[in-house]
Amino acid sequence: MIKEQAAVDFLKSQIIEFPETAIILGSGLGGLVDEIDIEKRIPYSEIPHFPVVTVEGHGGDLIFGDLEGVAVLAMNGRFHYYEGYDMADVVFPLRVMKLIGIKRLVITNAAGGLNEDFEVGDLMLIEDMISLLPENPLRGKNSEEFGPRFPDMSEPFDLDWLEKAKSAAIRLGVKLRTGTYIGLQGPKLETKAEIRYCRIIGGDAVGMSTVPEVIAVNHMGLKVLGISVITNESIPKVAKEFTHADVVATANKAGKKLVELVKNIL
Ligand SMILES: O=P(O)(O)O[C@@H]1C[C@H](O)[C@@H](CO)O1
Ligand SMILES: Nc1nc2[nH]cnc2c(=O)[nH]1
Repeated sequence: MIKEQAAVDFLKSQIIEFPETAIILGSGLGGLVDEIDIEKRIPYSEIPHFPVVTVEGHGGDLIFGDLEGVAVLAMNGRFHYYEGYDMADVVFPLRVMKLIGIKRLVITNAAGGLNEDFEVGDLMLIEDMISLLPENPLRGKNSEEFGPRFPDMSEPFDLDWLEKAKSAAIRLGVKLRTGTYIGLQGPKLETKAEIRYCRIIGGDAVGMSTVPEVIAVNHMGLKVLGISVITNESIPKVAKEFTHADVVATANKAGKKLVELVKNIL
């Protein structure tokens, strides 16, 4: 809490009025920043205790501005557990967001498709999630200021927002899949047997982020919506090696649909 407060104090010295809506931009999805009428861009390196981005395709700044008439905070680049960060670091920005008054959050990510019906470039609305990470951000002494010891996670994603997202997709003619996201530690990709396992337990997409963030914001009572860009097939139909560069390129391309969708939802 002390570290978060130092970051909040710094942000308060930079920003007069904070927005209530935030967006986390996943791998290759920084293009959404171009749609924001930017009022202030603050590099993570200037914010006390903020971690450092180490992944290609992720920016490294907080962007305050206006997206189609809605005041937003965009987190341009996120932190992953596989980078070596503690869970507390991974969700540090979200706790700072709570303290500056963010009420709702759209989380985006790049993910591998498990569902055989999905195609590369599809968007998937995350209706539920499974954590296969080795720990979660609530382990340890509970911070009562943030939320309860045992937060309910039976509806991790806001039902009203899910319905709005589906209607927005119909209005825009954007194909929007729905499904369950499985969060894994990474950074290794899945073996064929792990992919079969993930499918059998109910996953539609796999990735290496989002789950800790959703747990932290559910703990703090923020409303959350999650959207994955399916950047690759977990088991490619035609032999193809996974590269992060392909993930970023596909996310960049599909990001245009995502931007339209997010603007419409907000
Ligand atoms: O931050 P996201 O979940 O979009 O990033 C995904 C998971 C890995 O960081 C990376 C793999 O290419 O993309
Ligand atoms: N674990 C995992 N993360 C990803 N991020 C983007 N694609 C993938 C994938 O296939 N597997």
